[in-house]
Amino acid sequence: MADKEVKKRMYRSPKLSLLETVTKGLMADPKEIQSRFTIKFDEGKGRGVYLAIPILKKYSFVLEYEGDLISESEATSREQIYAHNNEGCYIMSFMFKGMKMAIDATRCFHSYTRLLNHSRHPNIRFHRPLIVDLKGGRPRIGAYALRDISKGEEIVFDYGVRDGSIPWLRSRKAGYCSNIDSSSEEEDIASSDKTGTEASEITMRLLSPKKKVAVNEHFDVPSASQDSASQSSTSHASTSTSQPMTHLHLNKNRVKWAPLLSDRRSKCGWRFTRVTGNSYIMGLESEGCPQKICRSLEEGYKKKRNKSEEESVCMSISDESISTNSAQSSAMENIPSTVPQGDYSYVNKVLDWLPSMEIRIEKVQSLSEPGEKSIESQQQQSVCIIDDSSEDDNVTSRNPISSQTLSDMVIEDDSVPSRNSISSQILPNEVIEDDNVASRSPISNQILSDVVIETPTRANVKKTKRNLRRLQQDVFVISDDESGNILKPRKSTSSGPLQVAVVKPYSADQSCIYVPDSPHSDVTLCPESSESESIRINLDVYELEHLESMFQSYIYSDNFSTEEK
Ligand SMILES: C[S@@+](CC[C@H](N)C(=O)[O-])C[C@H]1O[C@@H](n2cnc3c(N)ncnc32)[C@H](O)[C@@H]1O
Repeated sequence: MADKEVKKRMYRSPKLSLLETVTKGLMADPKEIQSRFTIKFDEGKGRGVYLAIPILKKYSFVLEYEGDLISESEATSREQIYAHNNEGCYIMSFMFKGMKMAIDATRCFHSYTRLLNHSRHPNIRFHRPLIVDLKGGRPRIGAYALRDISKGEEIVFDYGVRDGSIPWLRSRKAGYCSNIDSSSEEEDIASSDKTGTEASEITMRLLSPKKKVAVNEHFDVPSASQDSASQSSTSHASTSTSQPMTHLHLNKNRVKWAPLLSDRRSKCGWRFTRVTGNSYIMGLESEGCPQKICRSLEEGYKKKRNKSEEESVCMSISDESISTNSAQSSAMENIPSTVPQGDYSYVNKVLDWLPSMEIRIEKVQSLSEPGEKSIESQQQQSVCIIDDSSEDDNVTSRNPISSQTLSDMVIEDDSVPSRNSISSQILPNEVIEDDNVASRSPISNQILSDVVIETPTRANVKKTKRNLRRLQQDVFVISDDESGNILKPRKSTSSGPLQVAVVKPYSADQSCIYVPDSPHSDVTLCPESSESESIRINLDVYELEHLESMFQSYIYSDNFSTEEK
């Protein structure tokens, strides 16, 4: 028996060694494997995986396609959901024991493999599915190098899709990775690799281009040049289309303004801003439309870094760039101000109304990936701690989170008259209108619903300030902003998540908090000396879980009374 074993080994064919290599690779430490690569961004292709070590030898294990193992029918239904959500689609289909199966990496944010781009001249190939763990029996797919790959080269594979309706696939140039020599070696491997699948058996599911969104008559139809410019920034599986798009490249810009191509008369744009260590806010803004607040959509959800890799995005969309015909307005009315976690349907509804525009929300995934840590730290640097050293109260600890300068929103309000009492005069959901739109910076046009700018009295200011500081101190105590984990309240009595905005004017001694869905949501704090009718604020929005009771204890307590005493 032992002799036989030795004999077998002696006559091992290359294909067996490849099988072994891949199996070994699948069992290796994924972190160590991943450290050989880096993520870079390309204008045309989006993110891609590049070799970070000097060389990766031919036949070496490359990466595993990690994700949820699902059936083909599940893949199809997920694909539809992803298309609907504009999430992108990172599903790889393959045959296993005569069955079509798939691995879905769409939400496997830590994975580099999902970011591998396509080339008709690949330097890696995925091996056929292997069962590595005999107990679990789950087929796994790993890639190996088709040739020696040098540092800096992009790692690409053939998606196995030949779909003429996908523009970049159609273009030979786009599918070609110029630093890869299409030598006959590749063919050699293909023919010698009898253990590997045919390219057609392992394929990426690429969403077809979305159908054209009706262009609103109020907006200009984009020109061809704009169209192609927008296409050049394609970076997501779901979004190759002939339509103009606005793309969120979080790994390039923390906050970005882009003209809505369909709406050249207005300077519209989106911003995507870090809110806390684990939530983000995206806003759509427009400068050319009448300033109106109907609703804002806010969606926040947390990401637990160490456990399941949940998406994390806080989305806020103001409807300023939506023209207001009556059907849309009434539909808007039906949109709740707070969208259930993970429910994109409302967001998509709003996006549908944005004429001829698609928004791809590259959520926190791009920030959570190790290759993009620099962005995260860049964002950290932009944290602005309120310096309230001028204050009497001895505040020793500050909450960096609650002091963070986030969306840089400026609300200038020339129309709201001075008021004496916050509670008596502010109507919930009050709309601030300002006709003087042209003179504003784009930033200044964004107004979140329910935010009311108030000019409180001195007494009020003092009380509110004191309470705010207490609040901030408490938030500081309960927060864990360093690690980026969700804020953990000490008191946990409330059921659902609570979204809290901390609104801070630019100057150090101005702050206010904003708690949606609270009758006292318009708690503002203005400079004591200020009778100014115009106020500039930054708006920070947090989703804090289970903090309601804590906030309420401040807001509804005597201390936090908004009545002047
Ligand atoms: C699996 S993802 C790859 C990662 C992607 N670049 C990203 O940033 O998320 C597939 C998508 O990447 C883009 N892509 C991949 N290969 C490409 C290529 N050769 N040329 C242009 N775009 C490409 C397409 O948008 C495709 O839908």
